[in-house]
Amino acid sequence: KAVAVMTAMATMSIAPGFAQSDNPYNLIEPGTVRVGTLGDAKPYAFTNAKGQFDGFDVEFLKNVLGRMGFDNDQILFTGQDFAALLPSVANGRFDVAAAAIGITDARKKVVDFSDGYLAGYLSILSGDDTIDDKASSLAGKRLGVVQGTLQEQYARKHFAKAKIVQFPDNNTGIAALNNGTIDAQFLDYEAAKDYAKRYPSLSIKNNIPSFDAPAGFAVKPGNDALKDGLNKALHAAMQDGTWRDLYKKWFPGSPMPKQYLPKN
Ligand SMILES: NC(=O)CC[C@H](NC[C@@]1(O)OC[C@@H](O)[C@@H](O)[C@@H]1O)C(=O)O
Repeated sequence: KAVAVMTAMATMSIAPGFAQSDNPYNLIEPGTVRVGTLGDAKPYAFTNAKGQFDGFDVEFLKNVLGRMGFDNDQILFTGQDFAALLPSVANGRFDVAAAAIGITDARKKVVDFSDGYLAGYLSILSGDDTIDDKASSLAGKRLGVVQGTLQEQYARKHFAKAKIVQFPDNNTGIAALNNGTIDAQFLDYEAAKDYAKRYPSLSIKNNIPSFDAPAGFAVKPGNDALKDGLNKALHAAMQDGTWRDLYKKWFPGSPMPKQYLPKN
């Protein structure tokens, strides 16, 4: 009996990076990929009319995981507040997080990231005509940010004269904007564009490039098997034009970053 316990202990103590045969990507539950994402960041990641998660990041990840041998019914999406996503990956609640999460050194202290797969802009959305693309126009204004985002970090550094208001998610920020509780919301460009379409009184006032922090898939620190598997598959999806086709589908008319197109 003692030997059996010892053997079990030995098996349990396998380092996270060491892939076991029945669970090559060290998933929390072999055969199921648990993914943390967002429900209100359309068109990156959102819940559609049928209550399913959809969007560029969701569809791209499903394509990437398909190349790694997972059917869609093996992939389980859960929505969480943005600030909870990386801790949830680090705590082993999700295998992956995918929601336009910019890769930064600070975040790399909490999770590992795949290579980048989307580079774009941070945008100020407002119905206030006195707000324009100058930081000075935000002085004294109430500027909404989603807690834990690059927008929050940027605003605290570059819009110090604004009154920064934290929200748990885009929905609550946009609701506050529409009922006049705040003067502007600071979010991702494609989401700002989508909200501006839905609420014609709002328009984009400023687009700040965030190319130095492209979005990546977040994985548990040390799970190199999963990170390497994601990287191999996402580069294949870029090389065969899948990434380009999904970008055109979800971001029609937006400038196409060159670095994710097929390399001849
Ligand atoms: N879903 C969210 O609310 C994420 C907000 C924010 N996204 C920034 C970003 O990753 O969005 C996709 C691309 O535009 C990246 O260049 C950008 O850094 C962040 O990572 O903090």
